[in-house]
Amino acid sequence: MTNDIHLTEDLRVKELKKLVTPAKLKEELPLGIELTNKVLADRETVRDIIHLRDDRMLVVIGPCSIHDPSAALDYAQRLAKVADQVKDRYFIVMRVYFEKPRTTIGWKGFINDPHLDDSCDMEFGLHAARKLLLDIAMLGLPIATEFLDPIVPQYTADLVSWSAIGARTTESQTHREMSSGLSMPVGFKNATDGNIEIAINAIESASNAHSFLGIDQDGHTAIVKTTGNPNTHLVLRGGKQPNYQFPEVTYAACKLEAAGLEKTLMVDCSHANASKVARNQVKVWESILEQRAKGNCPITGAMVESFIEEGNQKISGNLTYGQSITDPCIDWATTEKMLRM
Ligand SMILES: O=C[C@H](O)[C@H](O)COP(=O)(O)O
Ligand SMILES: C=C(OP(=O)(O)O)C(=O)O
Repeated sequence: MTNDIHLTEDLRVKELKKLVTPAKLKEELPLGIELTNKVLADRETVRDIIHLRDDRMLVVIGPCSIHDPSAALDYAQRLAKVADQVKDRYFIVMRVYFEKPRTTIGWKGFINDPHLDDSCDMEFGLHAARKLLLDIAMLGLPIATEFLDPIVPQYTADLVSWSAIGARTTESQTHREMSSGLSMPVGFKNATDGNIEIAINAIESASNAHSFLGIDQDGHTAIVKTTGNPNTHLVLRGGKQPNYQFPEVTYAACKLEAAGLEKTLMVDCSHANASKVARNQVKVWESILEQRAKGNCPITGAMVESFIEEGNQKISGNLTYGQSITDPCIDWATTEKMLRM
C-alpha cells in the first residue's frame, strides 16, 4: 500500500529534528528559589510602574540583539552597577533579545542561529540562551525580551520580567493569544507604518481569555487555555515619521483613553524614532525626560538600544567585540551619560 501522506505533504521540508524539551532544559539549567522570588518581585515593580503606582521610569535598555554571550555579560555587569546607582529614578531592565523579526530576510537571532553561519543549531541556541539569562539574572538585572516564535517562551519565559511584541507581529492573532497567557507585562509596538490602532487592538485582545494550540513542558502539542493578560501597554517606536514628541504622545494617550485604557505608554528611542541612527536616541531620550518633567505625562517607560561599541557591523569573519550585528546601538559611554542625566 502506498503511503499517500508522502505524496501531498512535507514536499518542501528537508528535515525535522527533535529538540530538548522545555522541562529537560529547565532541569539542566534551573531557575532556583532565589531567582524565582527576584523575577516575581521585578515583574511586580514593572506592573506598578505601568499602572502608575510607582513614578519611576521603566527603562528597557541593551543590545539590539544578543550574538556573543561574553560581550552581553560584560555589558550586563556594567549596566548592573549603573542600574543600582540610578534606581531612585529608573527601574532598569536589560534587553536580552534572542529573536529578530526581519523585514525580508537576514539573521534571525541567537536562538535560531547561534553560530552565525546558517547552521541554525537551535539545540545549542536554546541552551546557551537560557544559560546567559541565568548569568544575567544572577547579577541582579531584570530581563526583557521580544517573543517572536510562540514555542520559545516555554524555554525562557520564567526568567523574563517584561516582554515585547514587535512592530511586525503586534497585529498577529498568534502573538496576541500568546501574550494573553504570558506571566510578565507585555509591550505592544505600533506597526512599522506608525499605526497605533493595531497595538490598541492587541492590548484589548490579549487582556481576554483565549484557547489555542501550543506545546506543554514535555514538548507535546496541547490546547492552551489562558486567562488574559491585564498588564500590557503601547510602545511608540515611530513609523513613517517619529512619534515620540509631545503631540504624538498626547494623540496616543487620547486614543488609549478613548479605548477605555489606562494612559500609560513606553517610548522607544530607537527604530523609526531614531531613523535607525544610533546617536539620535539621545535626542529622543532628552525629549522623554522633558515631557516627564512637565508632569501629567503618559510616558512610563523608555526603550534604548545600547551596547559596548557604537553602531553596527555586518556579520563577517572578524567581528568587532561588543558591537551590534543588527540595528545600530549607542556605545557604553553615551549610555552611562544618558542614564545619569
Ligand atoms: O530591531 C531590529 C530590526 O529593526 C528588525 O529586526 C528588522 O530588521 P531588518 O529590517 O534589518 O530586517
Ligand atoms: C525589532 C525590534 O523593534 P520593532 O519591532 O519596533 O522593529 C526590536 O526592538 O528589536
